[in-house]
Parts: sequence; C-alpha cells; structure tokens
Amino acid sequence: MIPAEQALAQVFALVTPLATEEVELPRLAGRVLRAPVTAQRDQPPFPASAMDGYAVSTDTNSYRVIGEAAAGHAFAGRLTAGEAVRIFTGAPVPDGADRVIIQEDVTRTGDQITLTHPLDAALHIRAQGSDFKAGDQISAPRRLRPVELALLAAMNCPRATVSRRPDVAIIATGDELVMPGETPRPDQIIASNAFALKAMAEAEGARARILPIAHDTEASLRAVLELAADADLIVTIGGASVGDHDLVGPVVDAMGASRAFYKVAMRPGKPLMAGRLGQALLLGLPGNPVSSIVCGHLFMRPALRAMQGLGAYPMQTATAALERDLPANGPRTHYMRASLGPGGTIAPHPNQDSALLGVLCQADALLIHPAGDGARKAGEQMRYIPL
Ligand SMILES: Nc1nc2c(c(=O)[nH]1)N[C@H]1C(S)=C(S)[C@@H](COP(=O)(O)OP(=O)(O)OC[C@H]3O[C@@H](n4cnc5c(N)ncnc54)[C@H](O)[C@@H]3O)O[C@H]1N2
Ligand code: MOO
Repeated sequence: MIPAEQALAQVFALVTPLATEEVELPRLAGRVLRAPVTAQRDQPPFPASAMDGYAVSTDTNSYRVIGEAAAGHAFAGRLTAGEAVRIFTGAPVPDGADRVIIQEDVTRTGDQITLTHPLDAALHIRAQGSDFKAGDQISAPRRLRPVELALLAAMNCPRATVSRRPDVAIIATGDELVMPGETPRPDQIIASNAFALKAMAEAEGARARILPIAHDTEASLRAVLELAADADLIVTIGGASVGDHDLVGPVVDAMGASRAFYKVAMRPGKPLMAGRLGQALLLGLPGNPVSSIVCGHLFMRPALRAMQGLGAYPMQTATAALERDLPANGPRTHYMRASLGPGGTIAPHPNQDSALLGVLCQADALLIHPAGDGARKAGEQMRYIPL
C-alpha cells in the first residue's frame, strides 16, 4: 500500500496534457483556456455615460440643451460652457463635457434645464478603458466560466485556444450487474457507479461514454477494454480486489499495461490501481459504489484537470470543527462521508460502509482523517473536501 498523496503524484506522472484546438466562442463554456487572449479594444471604447440625464461642461445652475447622445448614437459636436446634451446610459460623453447630471436632479422647460438638487459627488462618467484596455490579457490556463465568455466577447475575441476535451471510457465489470431498466435475476444488482463517474467526468469537461458491462471472464473484459483503445482515460469499476473473479489487474497486465501502483492506504478505495494501457491513462477503481465515487473525486477529477492543462493539484480542502469526538484512525487515510453544519462544523456519518450510496448522497463533505492519526475531540479543526 502506498499513501494516497503518493498515489496521486504517480497518477499525475502518468498524465501528459492533451493537444489544444481553436474553438468558437459559443462553444467555449467549461473548456480550459490554454493560451492567453488579448483584448482587441478598450472597454468602454470612449468615456461613457453611466446614467440617463444631461452631459454638461461646467458647473452652473442652468443649461441650454443643444442635442442628444444615445447608446450607439454619439453627439457629433462639442459642448461649451452653459450647454448640455441630453444623454442616455452607455452613450459616448460628448467632447467638452466633464459630468453627467442625472435627470432626476433637473427640471426641463423647452431647451432649458435647471438644477433642482445639489450636484452629485459622482461624475457619472465611465473612463475609456476603465474595464479593460486593448492589449490586456486573460491569462491561461484557466477554466472558462460564463463570465469569461462574456469578457472574451467584450474583448472582441470570437474564438480561443483550449484543451481538447479528454475522451473517457467507463467500464463496469461483474456478472452480477445489469443496466438500469433491465430485469435483474434475483442474484443480480443494477450497475450504478458508471453513471456517477460519467457525470463527474463530464462536469470536468470530458466526453465520457459507458461501455458494455464486462463479464467476469478474461475474454469479455479484454474485448470491452479493446473498445476503449482510443480513449484518453479508461476507468474500470470493480474486479480490482483479490477474489477469484477480480480480473482487471491480470487482464490489463496481459494486455501490456504498465501499472504504477496497486493498493492505496486509503479508506474507501484500497484496491485502486493506476497505470497506462496503450495511449490511455488507466484508473482501476474498486467496485463498491462509495469507493468508486470517492476515488473518482480524489483521482479521476484531478487527473482530468491535469490532462486539460490545469496543472497537478489535489482537490481543494477546507477546514471545519468536529461536531463530536472521533476515535483514532488505522493505517489508511479515511475519507469519511460527512455533513457540514451551520457555523462551520462537520459531522461524520455514523455508518461508513463503502457500499452505502444513500449515505454518500446525504453527505456534502469528505472528512479527512489521516492515516495513523489519533483520536480527535469535538471542536478540533479537521480538513475536508467539499462534495
Ligand atoms: N479478502 C479481501 N477482500 C476484499 C478486500 C481485501 O483487501 N481482501 N478489499 C475489499 C475492499 S476494500 C473493496 S473496496 C472491495 C473492492 O473489490 P472489487 O474492486 O474487486 O469490487 P467487486 O468485488 O467487483 O465489487 C464490490 C462490490 O461492489 C459492487 N459493484 C461492483 N461494480 C458495481 C457497479 N458498477 N455498480 C454498482 N455496484 C457495483 C459489487 O456487486 C460488490 O458488491 O473488495 C473488498 N474485498
Ligand atoms: O477500501 Mo474498500 O474501498 O472500503 O470498500
């Protein structure tokens, strides 16, 4: 058994960032930017009015209105003292104007306006380039959130260089499994883990497919693994332990896999294995539902991020105060299904059986109890991974 941190470092060592591609703006959501993007213009490209009102040149009490400036329709002339231009939010502030008076602060009669309130401290003018200037950059790498798409658009950048999306092939193994909607025999269960892992991979920006369930024969497993030959990441589920029907290790070995490790000092997830199979990274996850999903969080998600060029980082942790005492831990780091409470507390669920999807469903955190750590008292700060 190797420590979980070492296992993750070995997974990262197996990852090479994927190639990049140019993608059009409407399809960039969630993609990982790999090359900086440079603004093509200032924003705003001119001093812009922040309010509806009147642009004026000097501070006096009344002005003559000589024209109008609306968004998309600049006023062509220049203001002199005692003149005002009717202006609307987003319009270019005319030359010669140095403030905008909001319309609520004046009365208008014909082409005359008169101040009815003291002038605001604010000038209500957005300086040219106050959001960004031509040449400013969006740095890479970074995940493109909705707001970055708006920024790219505002910078007049209609496409960007992003990582290719990782192709993930997910293989459930075991004669006991049937797909949801099928009719199981009394000694069978429904394959569930692959659906969580597919959703997790997709949330990390991957394209994921669930392959046919591999039966507990070497031939069946090999045939399904061959269907995954073009994937960037192959995730197998189950068949990882030491039982007579746990075939993943022997079959991938026979197919020429280079296995980096097998067995990690973590709970759940001890029988995790990782290596390379052909061009793909291979993650062999344990079959217990909670074990496979926890391994998905701890290993698959960081590996997918690293593949997309985001660097080699474990999942982020936070700290919270234990709600009740925790007994000493054994030799494996325990990732405990836990619930966060109001006021920054955390409570591990009383039943940590790695078969219980229902418990994981109730949890919003994995409380990390390090390998060999002693008993902890209520109130002590512990690290956790938010789910
Ligand atoms: N003698 C030992 N037995 C076991 C050990 C050990 O060290 N010595 N380790 C245990 C641990 S820890 C785990 S975790 C499990 C993992 O074993 P496998 O990866 O071989 O998983 P399976 O035996 O195939 O399945 C375990 C469990 O999960 C169910 N399963 C499998 N795949 C799915 C799926 N896609 N969807 C839903 N449920 C699934 C399967 O039916 C079993 O109930 O081994 C322990 N044993
Ligand atoms: O370590 Mo296994 O993954 O608990 O059930």
